Amino acid sequence: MRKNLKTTTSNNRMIHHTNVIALFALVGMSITASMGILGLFNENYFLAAALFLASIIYFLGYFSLKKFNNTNLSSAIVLYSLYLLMFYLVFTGGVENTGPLWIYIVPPVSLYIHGFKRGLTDIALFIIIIGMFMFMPINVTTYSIEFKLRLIYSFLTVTFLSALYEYSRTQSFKRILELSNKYEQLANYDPLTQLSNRRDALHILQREQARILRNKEALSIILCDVDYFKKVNDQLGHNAGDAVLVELASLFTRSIREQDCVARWGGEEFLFILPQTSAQNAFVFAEKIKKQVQNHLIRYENNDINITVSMGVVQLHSDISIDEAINNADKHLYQAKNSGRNEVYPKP
Ligand SMILES: Nc1nc2c(ncn2[C@@H]2O[C@H](COP(=O)(O)OP(=O)(O)OP(=O)(O)O)[C@@H](O)[C@H]2O)c(=O)[nH]1
Repeated sequence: MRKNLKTTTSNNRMIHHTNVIALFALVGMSITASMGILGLFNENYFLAAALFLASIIYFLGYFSLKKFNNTNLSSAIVLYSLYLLMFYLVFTGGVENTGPLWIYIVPPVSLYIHGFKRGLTDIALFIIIIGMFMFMPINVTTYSIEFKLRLIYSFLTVTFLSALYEYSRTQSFKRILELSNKYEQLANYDPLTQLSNRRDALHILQREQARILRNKEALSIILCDVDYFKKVNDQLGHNAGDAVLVELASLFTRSIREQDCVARWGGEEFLFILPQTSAQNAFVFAEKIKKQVQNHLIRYENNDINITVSMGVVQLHSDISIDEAINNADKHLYQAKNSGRNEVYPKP
């Protein structure tokens, strides 16, 4: 089993999220800058200054994302500057009291950035403060009662629809993540032992071989085959054979280091991939595994099953291909079988 198993789906999601925040910042920056220029033409200098300030803040949000790759900081800059700008527009009325029309941007952006629960909490706080701004005598502009009520009703409707959309988006994403994990599991893992299958092991080997070429590190493989496995099946049944494979997989997984991998190579054959390990050290490791298996009694339905394994060791080099290395390991395994089994070859 590859111990450092990671799914790429959540990484892709993170990249997508970062791109959307960058887009929010860019759109916010462009719109506030354009509205600021319009404000200058209309000689509404105070509004223009506020919009240019907001545009600079959005730029800072975008810049901090690109420079420091800190999505949380940029999200906070984008979101809280949006809230401040909205408070300002509702408080002052913007151009001829049209400022409040912009508050519909708040629900989708809040829900996207903070998710369903926190997004809704933020929006609730936002609407309470906006309500206070509009209904209390501190307001510097005047809106009719009908306008204020309809603004709040329509804002709540947009919030409800955005929350519904965000909820179904999150649910769909969870479902896709589950399916993607399931298919990854099916494509790369052996269903019986939960170890990497041959296909995944080959990918790992290719990646590790590329690394040894780059870093000039040692990399060894061990091909391990259960001795007289047919007897287990014949005498105790196929389920007993399966139980032996599962138990061995668990023993192997417990014995390897974090960076190692053990895969089910085929029927009763396992492949160990051992980065930063010379042939000599791989031999020592194989001997250790061999003894562990030999001393390990596998219990299956009141039967104690005694198992041994034979192993062939090979160190990979830049001048041999993966196929050649596996063929060589197979030859060594054959020697181990021929010399009576429960052996590791080649002897150092
Ligand atoms: N229970 C079970 N048996 C399997 C599985 N895959 C392969 N086998 C069996 O493994 C046995 C392998 O037998 P052989 O190739 O003759 O090897 P062996 O009996 O281990 O003998 P040596 O390898 O020469 O020591 C066959 O009986 C296969 O049916 C599996 O997933 N589950």
